[in-house]
Amino acid sequence: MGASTLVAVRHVSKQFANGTIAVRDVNLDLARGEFVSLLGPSGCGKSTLLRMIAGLGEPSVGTIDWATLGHDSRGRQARELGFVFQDPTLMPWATALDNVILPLKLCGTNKGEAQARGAEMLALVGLKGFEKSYPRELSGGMKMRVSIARALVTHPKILLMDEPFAALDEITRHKLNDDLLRLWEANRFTAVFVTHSVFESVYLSQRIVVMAARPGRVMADLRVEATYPRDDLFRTSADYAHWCRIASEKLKEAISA
Ligand SMILES: Nc1ncnc2c1ncn2[C@@H]1O[C@H](COP(=O)(O)OP(=O)(O)OP(=O)(O)O)[C@@H](O)[C@H]1O
Repeated sequence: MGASTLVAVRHVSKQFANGTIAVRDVNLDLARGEFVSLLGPSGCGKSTLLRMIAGLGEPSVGTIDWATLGHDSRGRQARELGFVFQDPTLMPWATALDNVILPLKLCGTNKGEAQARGAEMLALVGLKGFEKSYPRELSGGMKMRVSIARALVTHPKILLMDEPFAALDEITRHKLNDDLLRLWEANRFTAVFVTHSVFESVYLSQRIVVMAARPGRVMADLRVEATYPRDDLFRTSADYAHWCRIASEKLKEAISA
C-alpha cells in the first residue's frame, strides 16, 4: 500500500445470495484527503462498493485494507468513517443537536463535551440556532445538513456519501455542494461521493471513478485537473464544461459497454 493510500480495495467482488454479481474485480486506492466521486448508471454497484468500504457488507472475494485503524473505547478496531445516506435517517423524536451527538454518545464521550462539539458542528453546517429543532421542523436541505454534521462530528478520516443530495431541489443541491466543499477544504478528510450526475461529480471532485453495470465494474478513473476553490464562477466556466464533456463521454462508454 502506498504511503498516501488510506483505503486499498483489491480484487473485490460481491455476489448476493440471489446470484446477482453487484461488483466484479474492483481495484481502487483511496488517497488521504482526496475527493473522489463514484459515477455510474443505476445498478452498477456504487452503493454496494461504498457499503463494503464502510464495513456494512463483506466482499465475497478480495480485500479492503485500511492504512491505519484506530480503536474505539471498547478496544475494537474502528474505521474512523462517517456515512451519509440518501435519506437523512434522523431520529424523529430527538432534536437536531441530539441527532448530531449520537455517534459521540455511542463511543462514550461525556455529555458536556458531546453537546459542545455537536453545537460547533451544527454551526459549521450553517444550522446555528437550530440545535433544539426537531427534524419535522426542518426543510429537506436542513435535515441533510444535520446528517452531514452527525457524520463529521467524530472527525472521521473518510466521509462516505451515497447520493446524499439526489432528493433535493437544484438550488439547495448547489448550496450543499458548496458547503460540502468548504468543509472538505477546511478539514481534508477523504471524501467518497456516489452520484448519477456528471455535473455534480465534476463540480466536486479531484477524481471520478466511472463504473459500468452487469456486472458492476470500474471503467475509467479520471482526474479533474481544475483548481479549488470551486464556485459559481467555475460552474459557468469553459473549464467546467470541458471536464463535464469528458466525464459525460466516459459515462456514455460505460453505459454502452
Ligand atoms: N441485498 C441485495 N440482494 C440482491 N441484490 C442486490 C442487493 N443489493 C443490491 N443488489 C443488486 O446489486 C446490483 C448493484 O446494486 P447497487 O445498489 O450497488 O447499485 P447502484 O449503482 O448503487 O444503483 P443506484 O444508483 O440505482 O442506487 C443491482 O443489480 C442490485 O439490484
